[in-house]
Amino acid sequence: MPRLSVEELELSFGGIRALNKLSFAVAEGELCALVGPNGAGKSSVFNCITGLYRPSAGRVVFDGRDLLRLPAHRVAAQGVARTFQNLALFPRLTVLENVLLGGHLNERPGPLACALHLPRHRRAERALRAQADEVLALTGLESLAGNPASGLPYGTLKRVELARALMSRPRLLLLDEPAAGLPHGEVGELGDLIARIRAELGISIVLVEHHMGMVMSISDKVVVLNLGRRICEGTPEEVSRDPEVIAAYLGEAA
Ligand SMILES: Nc1ncnc2c1ncn2[C@@H]1O[C@H](COP(=O)(O)OP(=O)(O)OP(=O)(O)O)[C@@H](O)[C@H]1O
Repeated sequence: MPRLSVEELELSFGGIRALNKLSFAVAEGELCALVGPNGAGKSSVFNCITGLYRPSAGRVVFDGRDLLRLPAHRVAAQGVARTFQNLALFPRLTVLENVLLGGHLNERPGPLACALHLPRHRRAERALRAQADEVLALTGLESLAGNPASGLPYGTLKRVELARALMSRPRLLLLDEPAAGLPHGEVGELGDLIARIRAELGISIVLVEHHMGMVMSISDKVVVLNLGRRICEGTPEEVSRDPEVIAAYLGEAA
């Protein structure tokens, strides 16, 4: 059984068919890239998986459960984490504090235990801190833990966002154009980090990315969309040889 199965999704905005019977699957521990020209429907797929958009037909099955039956706020609790194209960090908080914010979902001892500083609350805090230390080490941010987020370089903030997403211990990580806006020289480093996260944590990743160098070097599988339809799926080598993919990308900066 695949970890994530997107089945025949249909989504329209007025006369625009954003998703047209779109299907693809992601196995456990697989890194699947979703690529396609602007307006192909990539963000719409993420918005359907996370419950922000409601497709008119189709299913999104994650570990056997249909996510479309859940309200958006319950999707994350199933083990789905997402990063956004635009950074959503708190500039005045430190790197560690920003990262810790991603963890409260799993470790919730209840308001009374928190207010009274009961042992259960202290244990939960210690576990969360230990987890944050692990995540900071994995993302290479240990030495910056005490720095305020404001003023850190953009590439570092992208890593903080990634670290925060990992704090919920997701089984599925959705990355929305993580390399957008990065200086060219830092794209390879970010790609290495994403590949390391997949290898060390064994989580499934769906990567939406225009930077084809990164996509081709770290993905197991590439799903190519155009006008809401899947036009090709295969290994990076297979899709890069496909005539329909080449036609869809003609004139696109790849
Ligand atoms: N909230 C919305 N309201 C109206 N139209 C929308 C909305 N969201 C997406 N669309 C339309 O749906 C289509 C798919 O858009 P989507 O943002 O999913 O594409 P994309 O592949 O993520 O593009 P990009 O690479 O530019 O981010 C486009 O025609 C877009 O204009």
